[in-house]
Amino acid sequence: MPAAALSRSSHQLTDTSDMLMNAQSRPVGPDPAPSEVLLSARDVTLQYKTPDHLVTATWRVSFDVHVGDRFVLLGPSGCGKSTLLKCVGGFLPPAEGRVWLNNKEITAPGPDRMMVFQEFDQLLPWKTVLENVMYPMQVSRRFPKSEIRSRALQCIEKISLSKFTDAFPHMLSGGMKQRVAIARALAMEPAMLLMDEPFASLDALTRRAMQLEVLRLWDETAFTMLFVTHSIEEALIVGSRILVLTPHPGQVRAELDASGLGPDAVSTRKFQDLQREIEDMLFNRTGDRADD
Ligand SMILES: Nc1ncnc2c1ncn2[C@@H]1O[C@H](COP(=O)(O)OP(=O)(O)OP(=O)(O)O)[C@@H](O)[C@H]1O
Repeated sequence: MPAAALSRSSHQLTDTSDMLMNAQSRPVGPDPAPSEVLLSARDVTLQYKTPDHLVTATWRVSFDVHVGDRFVLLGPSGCGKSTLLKCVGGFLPPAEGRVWLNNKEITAPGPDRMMVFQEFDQLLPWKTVLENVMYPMQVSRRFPKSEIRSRALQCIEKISLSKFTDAFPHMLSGGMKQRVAIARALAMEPAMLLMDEPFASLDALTRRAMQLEVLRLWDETAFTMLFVTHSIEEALIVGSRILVLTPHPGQVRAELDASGLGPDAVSTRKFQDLQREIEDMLFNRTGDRADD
């Protein structure tokens, strides 16, 4: 059946249930042993200059991301998570401090850092799924021309959308669009995948399916990911390391090891203890708890 003939609602049903089945049949493997530093941020203060104000988004933030990390930036709304991602993406220079990728200071955007956004409209609407995935490879000339199509098709297969290769973005559900955006980014084989609340606009079931999908893809391809969220549960499911930021302007509150958790650990003691520890940090709760 041509992709165009499928209704939007049937896409969505296939989308989520297929993803859940896929993800369940491929459990997340163990996190790799600590390896070399890929990204270093040191004392990074980020500011926006508006005609009336100087907005300080982050204040002297430092962290290291290692190769293969699923590194999460977690914090309340307005603490500067997206701004930090923009800085790593090379779109906003630090007012103070420096950021290095592979020992080279970041001064501009580059194909070694691909970004996936929250919005569903990040795909080019006049291009098909295949054309969207091919596009950055064509523009960047990162790969030989002869390889681009087969690389794109491989990535589309990885996200289980081979049936939708010739579909246009308006024919896809929100979850499917996000999967195409992820495939498009991964096709570039970036040193780091930057994800800015990529699942925040999805319904709860699709959001969980997408979290599992990302873990499955990571398990298969072992990319390095910098992932922004303000959901504590999402951070613990998706992340191997979590940087907790304070409210505006964001400063480092703590860095936590969340390796080996994943979706199956949601009801475990370790998961719930970490969840509570982060809630206490974010809501500034101190002292004895009635249930302790
Ligand atoms: N283009 C801009 N011009 C001026 N101020 C900005 C701009 N973008 C963001 N800010 C401000 O910088 C601060 C950090 O914003 P940022 O979007 O990075 O936070 P965030 O943690 O990602 O929030 P959220 O979770 O709500 O997306 C906020 O105070 C915000 O109002």
